[in-house]
Amino acid sequence: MGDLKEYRAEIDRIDRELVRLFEERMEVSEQIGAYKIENGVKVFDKTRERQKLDEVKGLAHGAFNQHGVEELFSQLMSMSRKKQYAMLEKRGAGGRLPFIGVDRLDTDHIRVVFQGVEGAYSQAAMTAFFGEDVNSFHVARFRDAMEAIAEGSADYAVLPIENSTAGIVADNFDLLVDFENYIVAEQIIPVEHVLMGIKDADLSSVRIVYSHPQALAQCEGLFQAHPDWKAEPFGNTALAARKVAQDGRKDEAAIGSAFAARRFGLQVLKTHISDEEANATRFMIVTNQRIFRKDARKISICFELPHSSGTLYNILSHFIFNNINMTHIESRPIPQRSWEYRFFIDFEGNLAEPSVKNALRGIREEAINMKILGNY
Ligand SMILES: C=C(O[C@@H]1C=C(C(=O)O)C=C[C@H]1O)C(=O)O
Repeated sequence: MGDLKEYRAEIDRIDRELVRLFEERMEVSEQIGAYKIENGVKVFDKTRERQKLDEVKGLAHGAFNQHGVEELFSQLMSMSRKKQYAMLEKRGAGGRLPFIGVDRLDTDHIRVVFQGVEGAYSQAAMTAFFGEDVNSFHVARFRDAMEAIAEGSADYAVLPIENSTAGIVADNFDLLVDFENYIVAEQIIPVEHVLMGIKDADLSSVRIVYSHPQALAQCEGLFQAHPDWKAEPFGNTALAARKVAQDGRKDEAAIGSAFAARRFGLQVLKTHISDEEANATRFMIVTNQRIFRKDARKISICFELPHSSGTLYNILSHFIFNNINMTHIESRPIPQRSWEYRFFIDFEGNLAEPSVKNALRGIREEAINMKILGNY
């Protein structure tokens, strides 16, 4: 056995050599970067990298070292690509992003579409964002709302994207891929159930309570406290509220939002009726223009990746390298392509920032079908 100090001195010597070689390699990579800018050659050369990895692996001895060398060189090459992307941005050769920065969203003379019925949480989100007097209409399906903006019958659509307890609204993620529509803002609405009835009703007159099955399930405690009440499942909370308003009976009540109660002229009989703490739903405001507010702080993108080792890791390295904070990641299967996934990522930043442009450039080149869904 030798001496630990001596071993470490040996390691230090080798590392100094490695750093020297790394820097030498990066210098050549910079020259290649300059050549690529001059000649309009793409930064990422997959074939060359694959050959390189096979070659260096072949130089190493034993499975462990071969694997190690492969990982090491993947990182080295990724670093040299990042250097080249940074050079591109710096020389203004990074290309323009097809998004235009605006000071504020145009909300004059607009028409807004929301999915669902009168009194729905989507409508509550819409009025919270655009104001009570907004000119609006509603459609039955999320897809109809996307189509309405795509074809221009509406300027903006309001669609739920995520609930704090139930998770994402997967259909709307997929629709962002199908349509050339972009997120320009978001609005968070607390989902707080109330019990509502007609003007003359009170807690002692109620016998039957209508609501969406999920809402009924969320208020079990209420029914335990009132064993003589019957819970009656209904299409959704807004329709239940409307039914109670239309029937005009004291023995009927509905569970839904305070917004729906207001909308249908009902009286709130009891608040805070959910068993759990109130949750919230995040809605996106979508339009057919590629615009972003200059003060926007969050970006959503999506891209596809083959289901093979290290692909996601490599893409995410662009965030780490550019010091970008990722706030959400979601994966969805790609229809008709078994075991391939589309990833949806939210991160902090603005499309005008160099670090963001740099990361997006890398991801665009290295992932499949990268799409910027919006900056808001
Ligand atoms: C340096 C180059 O750019 C990239 C980085 C590579 C590397 O570091 O070896 C190889 C291929 C390219 O993806 C090059 O094209 O040779």
